[in-house]
Amino acid sequence: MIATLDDLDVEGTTVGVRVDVNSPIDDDGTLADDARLRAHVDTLSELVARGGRVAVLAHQGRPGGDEFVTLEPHADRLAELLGQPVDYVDATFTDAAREAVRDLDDGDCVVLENTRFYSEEYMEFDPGRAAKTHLVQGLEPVLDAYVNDAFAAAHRSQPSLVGLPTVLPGYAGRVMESELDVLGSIEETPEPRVYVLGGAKVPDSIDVAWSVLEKGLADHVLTAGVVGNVFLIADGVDLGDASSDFIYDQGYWDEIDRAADLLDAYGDRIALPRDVAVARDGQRHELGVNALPPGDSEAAMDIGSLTLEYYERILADAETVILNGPAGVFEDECFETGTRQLFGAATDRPMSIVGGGDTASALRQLGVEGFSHVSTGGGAALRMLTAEPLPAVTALEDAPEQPAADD
Ligand SMILES: Nc1ncnc2c1ncn2[C@@H]1O[C@H](COP(=O)(O)OP(=O)(O)OP(=O)(O)O)[C@@H](O)[C@H]1O
Ligand SMILES: O=C(O)[C@H](O)COP(=O)(O)O
Repeated sequence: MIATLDDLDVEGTTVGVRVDVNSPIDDDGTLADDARLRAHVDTLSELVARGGRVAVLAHQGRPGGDEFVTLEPHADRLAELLGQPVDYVDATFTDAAREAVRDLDDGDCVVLENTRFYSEEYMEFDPGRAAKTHLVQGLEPVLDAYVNDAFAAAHRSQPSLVGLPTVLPGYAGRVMESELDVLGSIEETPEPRVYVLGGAKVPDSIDVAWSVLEKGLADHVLTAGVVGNVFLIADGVDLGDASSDFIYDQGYWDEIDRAADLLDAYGDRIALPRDVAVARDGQRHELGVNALPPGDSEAAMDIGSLTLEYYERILADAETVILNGPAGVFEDECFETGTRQLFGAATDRPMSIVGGGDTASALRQLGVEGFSHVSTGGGAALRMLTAEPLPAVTALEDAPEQPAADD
């Protein structure tokens, strides 16, 4: 059982709130998209309105990457979204950070520095070990409680996600609560249940396919995007040099064998594209699987209309549809059709659930709306959709309780 904000005595309490505001960053260092910040406004505004002293913890990017930047722009944007000053301190758990947290009054909010500026926060630990890290040891003395609203990072076993709730009373924020409500009860969603696996993270998608087919969660798995291309090759289709080279360059060649094993085991429940779209003379050109391979430089960039018709027929009987990863290179308008139409068809079903950061932004860009639930998480949502536990959620379940006011 996880405690929520309803169980937290907020007034005058100093709360460390872990959010996931990991966002795309423009070349000039500004935020390119604030969707993830907006998602946390309910939790943060509730905590400040109830008189909490709020210290926000978050990561941004990965060490060495272009998006590995400070959280100052995030703090500025949060101030606008919350309609109140939000301080930023360029420290996470040192004296400067502790002082900033101790200086908070009721209703104040401060954003601490990118947790991943410290190497410990980019490692995976069991909760007991994570509790001994500098980040947790440094912050614990100045915090009374911990709120985890970072569902999108809940598949990571890092100190700010699993260590803090080991030493502090832990609560789910509103984002975490609503994600767990929907994604945590995947087994209870109505059947037939169809999983649509597209996008470019082939190993993750194959893991999901194995898991949901093995557990009997999926009546059908529809493949699209690079995932669909790998399955086509596994099925003996010659997709041509351009697509094969792409898959090889991504390091996914071994996935073809795994896809072939899956087809052997569960081929009757896995649907493969019947045609693909390539670029020919600068235009979208569709080729049936029998007409493959395409020209040397022509890569399969989207599913074609025969596939869409076939997949829409399967979707028409689905009670629950779970989608992850775009059906094609939606960033190019020649190849957005598959994603627009397939995801659009899913919105007609009684329950439609979408996971994946790129997928969510594809849908925003294409104006496809009407899903039962669009998750803030990519990898975390995928893991939940296979009914696997998330370390940060388990840590919240095991967190100590808040002492009574007179203790
Ligand atoms: N046929 C294709 N060939 C090449 N790239 C493709 C193809 N189909 C989809 N993609 C690419 O897949 C990318 C998105 O895949 P990804 O698996 O990262 O999505 P996601 O799961 O929503 O994101 P995340 O897990 O990062 O939140 C897009 O950039 C899109 O262009
Ligand atoms: O964007 C995400 O999926 C989360 O913020 C987790 O980021 P990570 O994959 O770098 O751990």
